[in-house]
Amino acid sequence: MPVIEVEQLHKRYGERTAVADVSFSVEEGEIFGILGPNGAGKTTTVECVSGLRRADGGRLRVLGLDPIEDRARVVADLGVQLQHSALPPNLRVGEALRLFSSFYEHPADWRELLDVLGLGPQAGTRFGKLSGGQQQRLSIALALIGNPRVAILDELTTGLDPAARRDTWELIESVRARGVTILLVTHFMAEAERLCDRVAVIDTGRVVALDTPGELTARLEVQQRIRFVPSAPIEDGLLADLPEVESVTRRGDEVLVVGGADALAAVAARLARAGVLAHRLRVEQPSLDDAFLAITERAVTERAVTQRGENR
Ligand SMILES: Nc1ncnc2c1ncn2[C@@H]1O[C@H](COP(=O)(O)OP(=O)(O)OP(=O)(O)O)[C@@H](O)[C@H]1O
Repeated sequence: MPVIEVEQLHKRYGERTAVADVSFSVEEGEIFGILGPNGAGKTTTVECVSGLRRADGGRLRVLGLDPIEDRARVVADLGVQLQHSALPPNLRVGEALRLFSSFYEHPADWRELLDVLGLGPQAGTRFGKLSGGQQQRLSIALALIGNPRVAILDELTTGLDPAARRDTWELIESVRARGVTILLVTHFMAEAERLCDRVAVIDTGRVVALDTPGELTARLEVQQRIRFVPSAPIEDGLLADLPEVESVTRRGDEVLVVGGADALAAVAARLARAGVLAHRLRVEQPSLDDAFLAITERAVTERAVTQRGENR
């Protein structure tokens, strides 16, 4: 049974549709990412999943339970870290964790959690005196204090410097290693590529792609770009007539070959047969960034075409 099930979720704020039609499911032990441009409906989606907002349509289940109707049972197993967690500035770190742990029947050991999160020395520090990164870590600690089976993390590393971001990623991996299923909203492709087993790309309230980060990039029509300096002069035609190659251009000594996913193997084989070495070889592969842009741009174009059709 999936741990989180979202079927045709729909949510409006007055006249504005924030989530038009979102469906996905998250399996036990997965880190599932939700990616999308600003205002796509990501936060609204996870707020509905966590029972903080009532959906206007669709079906939601967390561990088989309705997040609103079965709220008391759901919160016992669900940890939520939201984008703007605010605590009273005078509350000390240790006090906050002790207070939050009292809400749960089987809380985690908050002192151990502080150490794991590198906040041990800050136990006596007031919330208002913590740095942005420390506040973020505290909000993660609060999401994990109830020993949840499922954690929802919204914009986990926004505002963190690269080193703190990497530390947080390691922390999330260790949380998952303990068997916690994680739903993660993120703006960072590198974060999704590093952490997520699968990713749903949401755009204007709809899922426009759902796959592993690797498959999302592999499906892309973005081409491989291969650059090298040949050890001996070669004719453009040597590579240009390969079916995998689209174009061959030169800048000074350097040759740039653009082609499909199999271009590198074909170029390497042809050069080897000609007895030519490829010096300073570089291959630019499409990244999840490229995939994200291609997917969301495609969604915008398709919507414009549909709307034009509807307006006729
Ligand atoms: N409380 C609210 N009242 C009215 N409209 C809202 C409210 N919260 C969000 N919206 C609107 O709903 C849409 C979806 O917002 P949401 O915050 O879910 O998107 P998001 O993908 O999380 O965006 P971001 O990446 O900027 O956080 C946006 O157009 C937003 O302006």
